[in-house]
Amino acid sequence: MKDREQQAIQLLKQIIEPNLTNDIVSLGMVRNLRLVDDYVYLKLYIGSHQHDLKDKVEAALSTLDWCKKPYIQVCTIPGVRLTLAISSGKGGVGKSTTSVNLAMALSLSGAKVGLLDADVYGPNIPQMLGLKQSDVQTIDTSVGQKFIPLEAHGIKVMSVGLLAEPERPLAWRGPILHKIITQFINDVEWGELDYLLIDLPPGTGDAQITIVQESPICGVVMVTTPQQVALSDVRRGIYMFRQVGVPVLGIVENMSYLENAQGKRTAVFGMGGGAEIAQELSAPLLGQIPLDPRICSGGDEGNPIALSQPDSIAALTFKQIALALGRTFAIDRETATSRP
Ligand SMILES: Nc1ncnc2c1ncn2[C@@H]1O[C@H](COP(=O)(O)OP(=O)(O)OP(=O)(O)O)[C@@H](O)[C@H]1O
Repeated sequence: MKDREQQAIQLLKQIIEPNLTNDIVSLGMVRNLRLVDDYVYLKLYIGSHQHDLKDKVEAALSTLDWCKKPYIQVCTIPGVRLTLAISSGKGGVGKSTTSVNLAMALSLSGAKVGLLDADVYGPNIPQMLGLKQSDVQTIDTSVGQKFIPLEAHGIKVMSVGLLAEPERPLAWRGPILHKIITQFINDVEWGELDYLLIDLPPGTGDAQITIVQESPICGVVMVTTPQQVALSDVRRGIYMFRQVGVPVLGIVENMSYLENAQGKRTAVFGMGGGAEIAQELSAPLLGQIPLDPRICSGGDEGNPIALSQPDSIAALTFKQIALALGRTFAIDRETATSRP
C-alpha cells in the first residue's frame, strides 16, 4: 500500500502549477491522500482559476495500472483566486496591523481584496478599518445562506468581531470555535476576489490548524518582532505550517527600529532577528516595518497607514510586499482587471 501511495505522490509531483513554477504537492494543494482498495482519494485545494489542475491530477492518476478510479474532491472558495494567511508565533507583534495594511496595499495596487478576521481571541480588524459593530446581513444562495461581507476602503471584510457583542470577551471553545471558523471560511459570499487574506489567531493551536487544514490557503506570511523570544515562537509556527504542508511565503519583521527626525535609527527590540530566522529557515524576509506612532493611531482610527501616509517607510514597505506577492502569484493590475 505504501509503495502505491508513493507511486501516486511521485506522479502528482510532476504536475507543475504554471504561475508558481512548483509542483502541486510541494505547494500544499494535495491533502488527505488515501488509498482504499484500488481507488485513490484526495482533496485538491486550489484557487478559483486553477480548475484545470483537477483534470491534470485525474489524467496522471489514471496512468497507474492498479488505480480503478481516482476520487478528487476540489476544495475552493467560490470566486477567490488566492487565499493567504497572516500568522504570528505570539500575540501583539502586529499581525492584524500587517493584515490590514497588506490588504490595503494590495487593493491600492488594483487587486480585488477580501480580509477575513479569524482571530477569535482578539478580532480587531473591523476597528482597524473603521467599521463599527453592525448587523451582518445574510443572503440566500443556491448553496444555502451566506454572510455578506462589509466593505471598508474598497476591501471586503468579515470578522468574528462583527458577530460578537461589543466589549464582551469571545469565550468560544473547542467544537464551537471549530464550527465558527469553518463557517466563516465557507459561508461568506465574497464575490470575485484576487486575494483573500485570513488573519489567523496568534500561536499554533487547534484554531490555526483547523483553519489551515480546511481552507485552500496557498501560503502563509509570518509576522514577528526582532527579539529572540518572538523568534522562537515564529520558528515553531513555521515548523507547524510546513508540517501540514502549507508553504511559508516569507517573514515580515515588524517594529524593526525607531527612526528620529534626523534619520537616526534605534533598534528598540534588537537588530537582525527577522533576517536571522529567515536565513535559518530558508524563508524570505519580505520587509521590515519600523515602529511608527502613525501606525498605531491609524489602527485606532480605522485609517491604515498604507492609505493615509503613502510616502511613509511603512506604507512603501507594505507596497513592496504587495508587489512581491503579485509577482509570486502572477497577479498584477493587468491580470486583476482583465480576468474573465
Ligand atoms: N510598527 C508599529 N508601530 C507602532 N505601533 C504598532 C506597530 N505595529 C503594531 N502596532 C500597534 O501595536 C498594537 C498591537 O498590534 P496588532 O493588534 O496588529 O498585533 P497582533 O499581533 O495582531 O495582536 P493580537 O495577536 O493580540 O491580535 C496595536 O495597537 C498596533 O496599532
